[in-house]
Amino acid sequence: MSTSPERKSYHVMEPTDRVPVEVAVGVLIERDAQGREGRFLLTSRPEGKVYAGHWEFPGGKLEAGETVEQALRRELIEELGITIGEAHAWQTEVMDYPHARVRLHFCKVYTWEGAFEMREGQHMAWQTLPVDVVPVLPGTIPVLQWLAAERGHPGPTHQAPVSGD
Ligand SMILES: Nc1nc2c([nH]c(=O)n2[C@H]2C[C@H](O)[C@@H](COP(=O)(O)OP(=O)(O)OP(=O)(O)O)O2)c(=O)[nH]1
Repeated sequence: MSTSPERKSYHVMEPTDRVPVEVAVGVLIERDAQGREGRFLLTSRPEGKVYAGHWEFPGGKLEAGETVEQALRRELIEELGITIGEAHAWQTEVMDYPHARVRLHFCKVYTWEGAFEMREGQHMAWQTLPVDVVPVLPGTIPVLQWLAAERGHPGPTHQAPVSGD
């Protein structure tokens, strides 16, 4: 009697099989009169969301039919009460979290109108490198590293999370 190797008919789910959720993210940056980039804005994730309390760049998921710039403009009105000027496409990064795979579209923003209002009960902090807010969201770390490379900032970009974060 011949024995055939057991055929595997199931498919093992790999992280890369997950379709990424598209996310628009704004890196709001102050510039001086010479156009040099200075402080940038971080906001904390509100209660009730995954990674609540972690610091990130403001933004959110694209809705059906939206471009990155449209989504970013809508999200920043909804979350911060400001209307942004031009969004300059900068970097894209895919992150795999237990809760989702996301494709982050980071845009630099230099102009906005309106007074900041934390409409989701979050907090905001204008930062330079190294940032002094803790903990930062994992997806924020590459952005800090890109900023450090652009600015020639040596050394750490952020503080390690306190254990338990
Ligand atoms: N806003 C933002 N999200 C980020 C960053 N880095 C990063 O990994 N993410 C992830 C966290 C979330 O999984 C996803 C954004 O989703 P979200 O829950 O904040 O989006 P949203 O405001 O549209 O929320 P909702 O409709 O689900 O309430 O992207 C970042 O710098 N900013």
